[in-house]
Amino acid sequence: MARQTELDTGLVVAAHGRHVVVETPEGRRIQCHLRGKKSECVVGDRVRWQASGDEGVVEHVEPRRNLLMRQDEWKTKSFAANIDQVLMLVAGEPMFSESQLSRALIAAESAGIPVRVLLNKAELPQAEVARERLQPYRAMGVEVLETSLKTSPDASRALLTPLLQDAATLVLGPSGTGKSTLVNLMVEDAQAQVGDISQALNSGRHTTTSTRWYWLDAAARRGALLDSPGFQEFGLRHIEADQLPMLMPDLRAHVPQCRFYNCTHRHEPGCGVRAAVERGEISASRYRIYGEIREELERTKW
Ligand SMILES: Nc1nc2c(ncn2[C@@H]2O[C@H](COP(=O)(O)OP(=O)(O)OP(=O)(O)O)[C@@H](O)[C@H]2O)c(=O)[nH]1
Ligand SMILES: [Zn+2]
Repeated sequence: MARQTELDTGLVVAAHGRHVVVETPEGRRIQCHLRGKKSECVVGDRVRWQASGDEGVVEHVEPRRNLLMRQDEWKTKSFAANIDQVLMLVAGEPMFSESQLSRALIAAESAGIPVRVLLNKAELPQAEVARERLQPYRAMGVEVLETSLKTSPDASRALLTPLLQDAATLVLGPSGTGKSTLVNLMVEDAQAQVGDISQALNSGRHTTTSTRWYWLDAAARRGALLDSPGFQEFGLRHIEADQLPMLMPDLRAHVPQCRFYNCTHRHEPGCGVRAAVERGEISASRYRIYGEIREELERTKW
């Protein structure tokens, strides 16, 4: 293996199994293969690589600042590494799932990544119900922004630009909430940037199945949106059941009141969390979601 100092540096802007697209500091995009069976690359990774003909080989993945992932019974999926924030898109039409929102928040909390929630399609009457469902999240300190990306693009851009321009932001959200609309609004040459990735991979066929990196300002290579594919399941099997309450700020606030240090907050007497649910300080739906996830995490792992 070449000494690391002799290798080129690069940023992973797309990853498909053993194939990744690495962007050089000059902005060139090159298809690379991974060295060794064990190595794994995700979008956002900083790597050292070596040219090999028209392509390259990733020799080394730099240590990650963070990694956002989900893990269900059968597979582990990494969304991205080294990100500054998550922007979670939700809407009233289709109505977002509180369970999915909570899971994304828990995964991000466990990875140490801040999250902002964006309620899009705010002009629709259905947004009112979504707004109400988001109230417990606002109350526990989650910042919730509102946009109408399609009907008020200029106002949306003005709101989002200062929040996005200097950060690497991973966009999450269910299908149909406006992720593509967001990318097309904020990234001038989004189609060209996708084209570069497809060209580097010699095919367009994978490009919708994994996270993609878009520079907000491709010339300055400043600020990026990472568009992730929609997902059905958001498994949290990588999280320890005992840690779960500590990753839910509304529950965490009441844990010190529990009589038992190892309280599971389900049936123990003198539970501060359940008392808070009864007083209405923790929403019933959040407590139900906690129970569902906890049960999932305690089920035998295969
Ligand atoms: N009413 C309304 N519709 C919007 C708004 N933003 C986006 N849409 C529409 O919602 C639909 C879904 O938007 P997309 O941007 O394709 O959503 P997506 O999240 O990328 O969905 P997938 O491509 O399925 O993952 C499109 O028909 C958009 O035109 C909005 O602010 N208000
Ligand atoms: Zn308790």
